[in-house]
Amino acid sequence: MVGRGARYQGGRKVSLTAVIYKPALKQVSPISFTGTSRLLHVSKPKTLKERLQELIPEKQDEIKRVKKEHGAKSLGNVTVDMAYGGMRGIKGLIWEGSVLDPDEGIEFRGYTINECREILPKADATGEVPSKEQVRALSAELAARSAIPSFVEDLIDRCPNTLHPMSQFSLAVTALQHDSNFAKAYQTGVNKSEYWLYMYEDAMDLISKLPNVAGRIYRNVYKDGKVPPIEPDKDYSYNFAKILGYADNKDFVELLRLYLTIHSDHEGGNVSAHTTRLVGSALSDPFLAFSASLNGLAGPLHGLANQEVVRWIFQMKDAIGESPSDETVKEYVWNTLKSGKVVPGYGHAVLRKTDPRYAAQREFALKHLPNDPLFKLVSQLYNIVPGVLLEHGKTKNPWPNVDAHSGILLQYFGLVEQNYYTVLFGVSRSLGVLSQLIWDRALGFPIERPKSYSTELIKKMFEEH
Ligand SMILES: CC(=O)SCCNC(=O)CCNC(=O)[C@H](O)C(C)(C)COP(=O)(O)OP(=O)(O)OC[C@H]1O[C@@H](n2cnc3c(N)ncnc32)[C@H](O)[C@@H]1OP(=O)(O)O
Ligand SMILES: O=C([O-])CC(=O)C(=O)O
Repeated sequence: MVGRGARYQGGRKVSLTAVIYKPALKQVSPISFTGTSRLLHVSKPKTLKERLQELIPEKQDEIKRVKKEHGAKSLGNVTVDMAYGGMRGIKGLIWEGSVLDPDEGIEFRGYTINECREILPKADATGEVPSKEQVRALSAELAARSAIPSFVEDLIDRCPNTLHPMSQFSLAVTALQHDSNFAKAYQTGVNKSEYWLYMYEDAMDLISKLPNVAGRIYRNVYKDGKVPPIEPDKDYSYNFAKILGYADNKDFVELLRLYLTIHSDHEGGNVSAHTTRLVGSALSDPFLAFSASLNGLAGPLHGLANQEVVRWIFQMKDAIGESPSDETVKEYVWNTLKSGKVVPGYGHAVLRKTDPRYAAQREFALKHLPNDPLFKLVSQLYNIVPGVLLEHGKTKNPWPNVDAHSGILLQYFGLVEQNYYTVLFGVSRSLGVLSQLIWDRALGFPIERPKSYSTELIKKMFEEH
């Protein structure tokens, strides 16, 4: 299991994450780290790109050493069940930005959600804690890159309102590929050691443009089609809230900040992250890789579950009322299971406890909307669903995941269009998966190509001798 304890091996720190010694972080800012030493100098803060430029050779060396010393060691067996079972449990990916512990949940660069809240002005892509000044500079850069080409605006405007917002989103991200620096550089024969520089530019462009893309879809489908301008001196979340039409509500902006943070990354094996990695490994540019990722996020067992949760709760409310007894709710949950459907928002491929992202949202709800009827229903479900799923006996994790909570918070603030919710998830997910995609090219990760077998071959291997 890769967990918090795994950061240390034989008393030695083994990762960049571990190199960041937590108590020091609270004492000095801005901080510069170099290699395995910490806190080397306090100086004019470096830009994200400059810092990456310094870190990449160190990481390349670190990986070279790790491969040399441990390359032949096994990370575990692969069984026939695993091959048939969606590769669950196979440890076959490296993902630097976050690691998911089945019990503790997600850690971003070694920090739990609560720890991140304590120490971060905002997380960035390097594994280091940026200073407020660095965050301000990054916000300004994102705002400066945020305009989208007019043909992409037209493309979005021409979509029928009946086309699901996620399909519009993926379409628009694919179209942004028109201006890919990486694709152009590849055509001109750039050296592979420089790939990451172009990936960086594309990733920054794409992340910057997403509020305008996603916001335009929202304004077209649900509002008057007018898209308010981005404010260059404001941060990403504020600007996104503004485009959506909710910037006047500071609690909503706070919610969006929380939302965009907790949905950003969930290690490498989930569908949206792995798709970005897989497609990018063919040297497809970030726009192509991320639009593919969005298509995976749009599936109801993955990101679309946030939409499904709200739909399911409304159906339940219609069927059994707004203040049902525990017994009636229990019966409703059983009926869902008996009709061969999943209870959306519950279960997880890796987690085995309540998702800390659920807990963070619950905390927000307790502070801002403790008496909201939908929040009360969600809390009631939290008390009932795990017991039913346990009794049902199939689900390996009966506890709620991130999607069980996000929708009803948005409902409370008036963002009631549930078909849009996965778009918010997608904007956030870009931060994690595109950061990793830059690292993928910087570290020279190869094209992904696992081996497959047929059932015939499995039988031959295990039955015929
Ligand atoms: C951001 C995210 O992507 S978080 C996940 C969002 N998705 C959902 O909330 C949808 C509901 N949950 C699920 O469908 C699943 O729990 C998943 C897709 C998240 C994980 O799937 P798995 O790793 O295959 O889960 P698990 O190993 O526990 O599945 C075993 C069985 O329990 C079932 N099961 C799992 N979760 C649930 C659930 N919430 N309701 C009913 N049945 C469930 C599976 O469908 C499977 O049934 P099967 O043997 O008939 O195929
Ligand atoms: O980790 C997973 O498989 C799904 C998930 O919660 C996420 O991607 O956020």
